[in-house]
Order: sequence, then structure tokens, then C-alpha cells
Amino acid sequence: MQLILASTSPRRRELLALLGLSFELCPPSFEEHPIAGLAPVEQVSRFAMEKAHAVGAQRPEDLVLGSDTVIEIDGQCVGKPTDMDHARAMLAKLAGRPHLVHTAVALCRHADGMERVEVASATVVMKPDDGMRIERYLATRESLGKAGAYSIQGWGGELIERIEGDFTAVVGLPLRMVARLLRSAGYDVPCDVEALYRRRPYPNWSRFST
Ligand SMILES: Cc1cn([C@H]2C[C@H](O)[C@@H](COP(=O)(O)OP(=O)(O)OP(=O)(O)O)O2)c(=O)[nH]c1=O
Repeated sequence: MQLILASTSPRRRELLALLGLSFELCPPSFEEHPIAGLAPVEQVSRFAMEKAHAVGAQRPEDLVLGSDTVIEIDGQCVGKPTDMDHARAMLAKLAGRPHLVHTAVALCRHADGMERVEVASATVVMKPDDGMRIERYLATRESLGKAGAYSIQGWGGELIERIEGDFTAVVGLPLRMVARLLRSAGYDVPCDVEALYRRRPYPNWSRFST
């Protein structure tokens, strides 16, 4: 049984590789169509499951992992910015306050109908904008392609005061949860996950670990 990561995200590929597993990458053919009125946790679960099933339908014997990350603030979902102005508006909204980052992990295997999905949520507290911090950050061009328009593992770390929760959930793949889900689906994960969380071998992980 092959493990497939249904993702185009380099961050998810790097994070899953930290578990020391061999896996194949398959981009899901998938478009995010948010459903109005759906709570952010339900929305993110649906997207993760849809990504997993988009690949699972082509590879019925294999174990497919899909994931999705959204930000929640004031009960609303914030996804990825469409352009730099959108990124600026997102960061201004997040500045000086806490928000939630939800990352869903979905597993499916079409051959036996197995599917499961779970969400890891972390709180991220942003520094207030000092009139320059956001503009300086936008100049790094890191915002595009990132939920909430920032990258905690990159220069975006400068925008963040602290986090409460799993750092890897903020980056886009909560590894403790992934290992547990894979094991519960009968997949061998030989990695010592707790030792990995003590070593924190990813940019900014040690800085923000809780
Ligand atoms: C908040 C945050 C998000 N992100 C990224 C992780 C995800 O790639 C992205 C959220 O968008 P997603 O839509 O969850 O994923 P994606 O389109 O990038 O990749 P996939 O092919 O798996 O659907 O934001 C960071 O890299 N760092 C962060 O601090």
C-alpha cells in the first residue's frame, strides 16, 4: 500500500518528509468552493476530504492524505490572498489580535471505503502594526499562496507575538495528528514523533513551540 500526499504545497511535502516516510506526491484536481454559512472547522474538513478523494478515486488501493488550512477571525474564514492588496488587507485585519489557524487532515482509501478526517487548531497572536511592519513584510513577497497572507516559518515569524498549539498545524500539516491517523489506518510510522517534537527541525519551530 503506497502512501500518497494529495497536495501541491511544498510545506506539506517538507513536513511529511520529517516523519521519515516514503510517499508519492499527487496534485489533487480540486477547486475550493466555500459553502456560505459553514463553520470554518467544517469548511476546512470538507476541503481536506475533497482533496484526498480527488486523488483516491484514481488510486483506489492506496492510502491518500489530503489537507487544508484556513484562518478564522471573528467567526469568518480567511483563505489565501488573491493579490498583494488583498494580502495587505488580511494582515491589517489580523494585526494586534489573536486568530485561529485550523488545519484538517483527511485520509481515504477507496478500495475498502476507509475515510477519516480531523482538525488541529492553534491560536496565533499577532503583534500590532507599527505602521511599517506589514509593509516591510509584504516586500518579502511571501504572502501569496499562504492562508492569512503570512508564513510563520519564514519572515512572517516577525509578525507573530506567540502561538498556542501545534506549530506544524500553523505551517500546514500537524505531524503528531498525521502520525496518529496513519497508524490508526494500519500504516506503519516508525518515527519517534515525540523526539521529533523535541528536536523541532523546521525553520522557526523552536522559536514558537509551546
Ligand atoms: C498560516 C500559514 C499557512 N501556510 C500555507 C500552508 C498551505 O500551503 C497554505 C494554505 O493553503 P491550502 O489551500 O490549505 O493549501 P495549498 O493550496 O497551498 O496546497 P494543497 O495543494 O495541499 O491544497 O498556506 C504556510 O506555509 N505558513 C503559515 O504560517
